[in-house]
Amino acid sequence: MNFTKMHGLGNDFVIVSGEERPPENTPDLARRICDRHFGVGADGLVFILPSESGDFAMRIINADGSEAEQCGNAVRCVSKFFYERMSRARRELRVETGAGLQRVWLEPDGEKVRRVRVDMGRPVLEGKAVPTTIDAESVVAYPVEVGERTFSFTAVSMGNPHAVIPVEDAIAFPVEFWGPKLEVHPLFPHQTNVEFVSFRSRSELDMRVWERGVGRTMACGSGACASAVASALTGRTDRRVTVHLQGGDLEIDWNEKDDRVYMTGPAETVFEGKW
Ligand SMILES: N[C@@H](CCC[C@H](N)C(=O)O)C(=O)O
Repeated sequence: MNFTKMHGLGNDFVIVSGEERPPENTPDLARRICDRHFGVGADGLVFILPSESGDFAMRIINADGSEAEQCGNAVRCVSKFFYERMSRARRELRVETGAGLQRVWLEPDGEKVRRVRVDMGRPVLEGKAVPTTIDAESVVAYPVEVGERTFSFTAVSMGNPHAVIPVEDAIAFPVEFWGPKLEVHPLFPHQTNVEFVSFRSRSELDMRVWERGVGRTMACGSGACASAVASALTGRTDRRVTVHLQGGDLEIDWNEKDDRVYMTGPAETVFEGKW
């Protein structure tokens, strides 16, 4: 199986194209290929597949073999791959994902795409829809108890679930200690991605992430969008922000007119291989 290793701000993927559908043993394949000691090493295995409604479809399998509905960083990577390797016909694409049809705008520099803008859709705030076990129109600054600590979280779905938690200093926060406990907390029936955020100003925030089905990663595109929405909802930031992640920055715009969240950031190819 030929593959391409790509990343968006250090959130790295093994990208496979040319198949009609993912193979039968996909969860096991994802676990083996993503293993950083015995495999290629990646946060996820991503398939570029044929689509009837879009230019192509994307499916993302987390490193633990579970499938996710959405992955902002992978959407930027597969869009770059499609333009550079499959068709240069258009700079605006439609990508079918588990979160629906996503519009993508490519910013090529000569033959290479450096930056990609993605329409990440409207955030879902309704408690049961995120999903959480909380029956409320929105779950904003809600308490969650873990061990001896109570955090305040805002639940946002960007197609996949996120719990955004403001902390004193996101960069110094012990993500590996609290992240796994929150990921599987009974408040989240499909588990959750967890974002810890702190604020530099009304237009800049730091975010560290514990991803569902993966663990600590260097960046999370959907998590950056969820963090921007939660921070605006709680009055900490404006709707247009720069999110500083461990692997670099994303520009997020929660558009007032259409209620959609637009994410802009880089995508990079690392190497080609055969599994
Ligand atoms: N890194 C991603 C999100 C990948 C999926 C996530 N682990 C989940 O299970 O929802 C991003 O960039 O959005």
